[in-house]
Amino acid sequence: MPSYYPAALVKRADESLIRALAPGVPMRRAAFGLAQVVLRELRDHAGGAVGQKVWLVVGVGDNGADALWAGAFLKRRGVDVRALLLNPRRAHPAGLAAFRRAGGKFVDDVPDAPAPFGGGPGRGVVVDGVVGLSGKGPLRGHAAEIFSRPSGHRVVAVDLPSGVDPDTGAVAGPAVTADVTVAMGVFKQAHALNPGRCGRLELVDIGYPEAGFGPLGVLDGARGLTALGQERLAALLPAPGPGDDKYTQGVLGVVAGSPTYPGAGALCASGALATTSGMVRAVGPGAKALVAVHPELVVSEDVESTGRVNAWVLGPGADESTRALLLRALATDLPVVADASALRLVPDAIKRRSAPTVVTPHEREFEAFAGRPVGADRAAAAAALATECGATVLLKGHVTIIAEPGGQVLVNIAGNSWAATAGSGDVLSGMIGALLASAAAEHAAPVAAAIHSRAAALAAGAEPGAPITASALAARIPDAIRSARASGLARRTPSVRAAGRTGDGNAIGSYP
Ligand SMILES: NC(=O)C1=CN([C@@H]2O[C@H](COP(=O)(O)OP(=O)(O)OC[C@H]3O[C@@H](n4cnc5c(N)ncnc54)[C@H](O)[C@@H]3O)[C@@H](O)[C@H]2O)[C@@H](O)CC1
Ligand SMILES: Nc1ncnc2c1ncn2[C@@H]1O[C@H](COP(=O)(O)OP(=O)(O)O)[C@@H](O)[C@H]1O
Repeated sequence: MPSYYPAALVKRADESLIRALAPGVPMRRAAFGLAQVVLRELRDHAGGAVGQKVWLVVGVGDNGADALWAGAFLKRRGVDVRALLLNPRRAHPAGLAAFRRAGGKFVDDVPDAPAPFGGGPGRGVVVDGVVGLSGKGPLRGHAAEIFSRPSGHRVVAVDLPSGVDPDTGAVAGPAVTADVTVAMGVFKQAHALNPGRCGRLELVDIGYPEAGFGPLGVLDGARGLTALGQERLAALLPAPGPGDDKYTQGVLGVVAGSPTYPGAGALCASGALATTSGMVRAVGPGAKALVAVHPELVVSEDVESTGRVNAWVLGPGADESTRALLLRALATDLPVVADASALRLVPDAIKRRSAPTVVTPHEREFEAFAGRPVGADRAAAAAALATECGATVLLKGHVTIIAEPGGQVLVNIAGNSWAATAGSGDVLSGMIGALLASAAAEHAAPVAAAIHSRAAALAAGAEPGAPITASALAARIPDAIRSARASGLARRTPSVRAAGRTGDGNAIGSYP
């Protein structure tokens, strides 16, 4: 089941939900959940709720209605709530009536907080109820003006930050940058694809059945974006058993590094070595330099003289002198990770392969390899290339997209940006290779991406963190694997239902 859904599907699911429950129930739950989050924001950032200010910026649809209903709840809790109706004549009639009944006031602007950066008195919450699931294009007019200036208030978005495309997360003009986004019912694709605009995610239970969507049907078998949950990640990480030796865990062959770029090869090897307790072979003109850095590597000259391998990593730091070697490895029927120079030197041979292949471009490499730019819809771009090439496409970035040739699309949300450093991609391709040679081959790319982000966070240290090198990231891979395995084990015995995102996109919300 996906973790993040496309808007059209959610709209249909919402309609089924309304039919299954009494009319108005999902929206009241949505509004109640939203109000709880706003109250928490006031307590945490304005020093309390009673008498504090909340401004609702209200559009014409159900998203604005959620804001108005929440405003009514908040008003009854003693909050000073004011609504700014972007189009007073078209505002949701029932929502408006509820807000009026509760004694809510109307305004035509949102004043800046007197102490924008200090919190405390004067700082309130602005609720973005401009548009949600039906949002198209950037913010316009007054809404654009309100949300384009830093007001100093906390911004809570209803369902989605307005101006952000619900399916692609793309922003083509003025858009809300939320501190918190309160997702209704299920997460939408933009929650995964644009975490920078969403801020912290909270999920409100609006009545979908907890264990899947069976009774509603609509979301069953749905396509969307999947995140590996903690438990799944832990279960997929390979570990040697009593019967294992260095060969049975998978042997990886690495064609990386060259006299021109020795460093990239060393980093790739460090990623591979830290991700498997089996064996890594270094092959080709760069191999001797790599063994000087990593004595664990087993070196050979070419593909033919290399002992058995179960998978190849090709490309980091490779130069023209490795072209023939790359082609020979690609001609085998073994799984291959093709990265960096391999994508540039031998693209056609990579595209022709029928054996399992993972390509790992960043955006510029994607453009050169695919012959077209990634564009605004990163997930669709990766999925289209995966189908075209019959390969797994791992499109790197803060949100890494992993598109499988069969159509499944996974996302890895880094959670921090410290991995944006030279050489960290080389470490990643080594990690994918090690897993591709192992029993975890089928899920090598998403598992490696998740561990890579975790290792970057560990290397950067406690908040607020500090810059890291790719070598430092590689050095924390064992800790990342250990902590992922440990938290997966802990999750098998959950004791409480959590409200809010758990970091793996599989959070459940609670409705008191
Ligand atoms: N129907 C229900 O029972 C539920 C609805 N929910 C809420 O309803 C929302 C969806 O509501 P709607 O489908 O009514 O639509 P929205 O409220 O998302 O959008 C309303 C209208 O705004 C206009 N619009 C689109 N883009 C715009 C832009 N950039 N600038 C200005 N106006 C724009 C369009 O005419 C659109 O139909 C969800 O996101 C969620 O917040 C939730 O409360 C869950 C339950
Ligand atoms: N802003 C970011 N936040 C988190 N991770 C990032 C960010 N930018 C890049 N990364 C990650 O860092 C790595 C960079 O890879 P790449 O661009 O190939 O670097 P190099 O070629 O120098 O090794 C990838 O794993 C990518 O997902």
